[in-house]
Amino acid sequence: MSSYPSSLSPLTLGHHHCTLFCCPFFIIHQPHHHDHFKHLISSTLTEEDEDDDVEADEQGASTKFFSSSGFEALNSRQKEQVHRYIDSLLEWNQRMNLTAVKEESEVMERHVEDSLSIIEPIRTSYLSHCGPSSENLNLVDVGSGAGLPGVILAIASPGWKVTLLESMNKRCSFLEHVVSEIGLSNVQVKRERAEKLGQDVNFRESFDVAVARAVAEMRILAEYCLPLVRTGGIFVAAKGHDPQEEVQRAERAIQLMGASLLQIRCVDSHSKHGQRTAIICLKGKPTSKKYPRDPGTPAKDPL
Ligand SMILES: C[S@@+](CC[C@H](N)C(=O)[O-])C[C@H]1O[C@@H](n2cnc3c(N)ncnc32)[C@H](O)[C@@H]1O
Repeated sequence: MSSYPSSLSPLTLGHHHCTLFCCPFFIIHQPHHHDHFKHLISSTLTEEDEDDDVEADEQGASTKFFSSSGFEALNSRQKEQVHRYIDSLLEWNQRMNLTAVKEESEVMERHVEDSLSIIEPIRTSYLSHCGPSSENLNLVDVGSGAGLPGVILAIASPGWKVTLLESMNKRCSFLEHVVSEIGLSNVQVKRERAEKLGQDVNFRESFDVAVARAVAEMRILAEYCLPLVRTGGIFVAAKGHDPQEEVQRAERAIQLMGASLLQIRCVDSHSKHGQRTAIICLKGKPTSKKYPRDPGTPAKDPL
């Protein structure tokens, strides 16, 4: 099990007064109105606590339980695909800079488990807020780099249609190679900047879900990702263990995109790097045509 703070740590999110406790298994009681943070509470789940869950449900709160499944939960074909992905990544990494990680075990821990850990938050948030099924999601991975988390999500969720959006030519060459090498028919690679794709009528507001990992801070990510998400869809940013200040700074940018901050979920990556968070935003209305701004502007002048 990865390392967790020994005591539960409350987070405060600006005027919303969000109380959220980080723990490996947690429940979130969330009311069905927009002032979520007043009531966002999570706590360690034990068998004895289950009665309390039922009680909370009866009081009208939605209750979610989450634990990540990780590599071991994949079937043998998927495991084989992950191994082939890692082999290709390490081979191409000798010729181009794809990752600082050099060992297979480290790629597995640092990248694969981390990517797998956001699947459950995506599924449960989508089911609670966006649609009746999370089986056939149309998802974009913004700034996919070496295919993280997008390739791993596409392997683990073959019903999802995954677009890997990456601006660097060389990385796209690797992505195209690895997608064909693994035989992933549910993936397309798009070489483009997020700012441009967000203004392209063929892609703007066309995705159920946007995800991003290790691309930029939340203020910038909101402008890259949310214009691509359909009204009623979600944006999920994979972050480290302590994102609350960054998220607080990004609240305005998220709102300008027509979205709101739904949850900060602690996820238990099976990696030794420990507890991670999934920042989940729900898009409530279309994004103003002003956004995203010209390529480079979101990073130079974050909202
Ligand atoms: C540090 S890498 C992270 C890659 C991957 N998501 C991961 O978790 O390992 C960031 C990637 O985002 C891409 N990127 C940065 N800004 C972008 C933009 N505006 N549009 C598209 N891709 C972008 C970069 O080219 C780079 O490959």
